Amino acid sequence: MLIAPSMLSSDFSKLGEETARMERAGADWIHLDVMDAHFVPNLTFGAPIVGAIRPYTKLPFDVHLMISEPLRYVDDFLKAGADIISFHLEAESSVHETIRAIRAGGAKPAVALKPKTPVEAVLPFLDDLDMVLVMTVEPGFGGQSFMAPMMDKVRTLKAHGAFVEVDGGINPQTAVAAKEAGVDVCVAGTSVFHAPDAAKAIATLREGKGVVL
Ligand SMILES: O=C(CO)[C@H](O)[C@H](O)COP(=O)(O)O
Ligand SMILES: [Fe+2]
Repeated sequence: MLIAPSMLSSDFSKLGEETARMERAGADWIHLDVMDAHFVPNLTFGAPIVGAIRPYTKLPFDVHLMISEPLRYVDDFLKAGADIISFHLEAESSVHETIRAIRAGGAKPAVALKPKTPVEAVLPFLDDLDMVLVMTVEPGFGGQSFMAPMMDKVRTLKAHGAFVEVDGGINPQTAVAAKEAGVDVCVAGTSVFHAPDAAKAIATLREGKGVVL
């Protein structure tokens, strides 16, 4: 599995350095959670911050848009250096138009699903997508508990040949369930940034074999 540390759990006073630290620790992608205090009840950062930390690493930027009107801001995130852009199926923008705008700008489009959204809702778009992001917590905050029933969605998506990322509550134990379900990319905030050794935490997640508690 690829591991994408979520900067939501990093020290925001030194985002650049924290990004470089994740690259040194063996991260595959950098996950950036954009929240607008409207689509979700929390507010984080926008494209100017993403652009400011872009020079600190060569790793792909995996931008997770938790905003009501993703299409309106796609160009800003493309200019800021996003490589993969996930937007929510439950947002207000046209799914087809948003996918088109992301791809036209040279990035990879992905659709994210909230826990209550049935997996069937994304199936009509799979041919146009590079990835599906299955939320394993309610979007909005880090540090929540993993929802194991979401692995049924992952299994359905894998049966359809999709590339699947999971986000929320991933730790060495829950990564075992993710790996068993066939997940391709795990996002992890708390379990990587709060670990005494980030490199060890990332390696353990990637292996998906858990740890003896
Ligand atoms: O999208 C998110 C929240 O909406 C975050 O990416 C996610 O919560 C990661 O944090 P943690 O690993 O601590 O659950
Ligand atoms: Fe996220």
